[in-house]
Amino acid sequence: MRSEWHQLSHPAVGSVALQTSRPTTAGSAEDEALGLDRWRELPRAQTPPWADPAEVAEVCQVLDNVPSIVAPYEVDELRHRLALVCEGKAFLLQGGDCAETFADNTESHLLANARTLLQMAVVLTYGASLPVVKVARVAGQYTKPRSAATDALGLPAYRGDLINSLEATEAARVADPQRMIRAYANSAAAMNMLRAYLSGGLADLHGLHDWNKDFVKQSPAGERYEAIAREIDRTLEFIRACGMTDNDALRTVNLYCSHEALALEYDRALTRVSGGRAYGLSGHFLWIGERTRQIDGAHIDFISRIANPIGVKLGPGTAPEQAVELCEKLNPDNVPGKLTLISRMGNGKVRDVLPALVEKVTAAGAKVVWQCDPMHGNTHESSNGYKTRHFDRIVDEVLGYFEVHRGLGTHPGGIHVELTGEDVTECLGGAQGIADLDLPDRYETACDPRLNTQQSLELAFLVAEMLRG
Ligand SMILES: O=C[C@H](O)[C@H](O)COP(=O)(O)O
Ligand SMILES: C=C(OP(=O)(O)O)C(=O)O
Repeated sequence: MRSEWHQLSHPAVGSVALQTSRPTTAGSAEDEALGLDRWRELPRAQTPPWADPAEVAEVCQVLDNVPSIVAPYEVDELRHRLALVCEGKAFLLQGGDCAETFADNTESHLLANARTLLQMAVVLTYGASLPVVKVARVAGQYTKPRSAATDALGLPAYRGDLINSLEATEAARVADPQRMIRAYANSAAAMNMLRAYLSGGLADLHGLHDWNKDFVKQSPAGERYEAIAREIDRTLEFIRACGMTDNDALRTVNLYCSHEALALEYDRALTRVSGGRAYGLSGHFLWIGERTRQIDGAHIDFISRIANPIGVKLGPGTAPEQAVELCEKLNPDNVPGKLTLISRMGNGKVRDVLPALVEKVTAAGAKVVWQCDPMHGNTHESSNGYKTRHFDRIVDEVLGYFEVHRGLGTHPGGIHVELTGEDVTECLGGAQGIADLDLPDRYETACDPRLNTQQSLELAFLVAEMLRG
């Protein structure tokens, strides 16, 4: 994932000893002291309908001993970087598939998504002159919370490839614990590939033009991107001409992985204790969704016990007091960078609901990263029956979020979007003017509609303007 993967020191985290984290065995005295299994006794929403608890336990025993997906020092490093976001000195860009699938966990898909995120990051960094912390929804985003237990056909709902299959048959929808092993293997392979490509030149700023895929190049956003890339080329030539040497920062990036901590069995089994602290090593950044953020529930309890930087989604029904309670529970030591509050209000509500939350959390002195997810509050059904989102509403929610934070003097710290590097037709609008009737052309998501590459870039340009403004 980063060229410094084998280095033993980093400016952000100081000296890093090679971690000797050991697998935790559920029930050990250390785990008990850390309360890592307390969640099992608590009310839990969105529990995967596993049929056989013994099989779940067997699978978890396997996962308890495998090499983790990420390392504790990387997790700490991300928390340090997010501290800069918390202080208003950086911006958090998080994005990727709504639901990763085993079938789409291919080299080309992973690279396309990574390139899109990198392109957005360049636009934001260049446009707003702010460092951008890059976090992908990848290598673990295999579970989905659902509004209903059954789908339109009356079949058990698809809950993500880690739990059951998208295939529309009764048998395929049975929750299968063995899928956790496949999710782990796919996540490990994805991280392995991304680390190799990112440290091997994929993220090299000297190759910016290669990130622009053909289907984007001719678009307005693609052309604007090319213009930035040309200016960066000139800057790099200038640096060389002045006799200054390139450094690693121009050739590699840190791209962290994240997913929703929904199937707690999986995230718990990949938790390791290192230096007396528990790390959820199924990903660098884990978040709790809108449907599972009950303050006394299993998900909040589990995530409160790990050292990772974590996030919580806050929908329009969130009371300001609840937001403060979450801060107290999830970040009792008020560590900057530890907690990200991800508002997902919908464009019609963000200007009304978000101010009271920000005011109350700020008045409580809680140090948080404020991030906007403009996707999940803006979903509707198209006239021809597709679950979709309109680009204009997405942009308007981000705009509202910026207005609220600017008005209150807080830092609009980041965005969290569902996107793909493919040329899909899942969200409406954008410069391509995707309309209801275009949706069937390439509607490929396993769950919610994602921005395609052009729409993602367009959004990045607009956000860069908002950040400058
Ligand atoms: O991605 C978020 C949720 O899993 C998703 O929006 C829920 O979708 P549903 O309302 O179709 O179940
Ligand atoms: C399910 C998600 O979001 P939310 O919890 O905000 O609905 C998600 O981000 O995948």
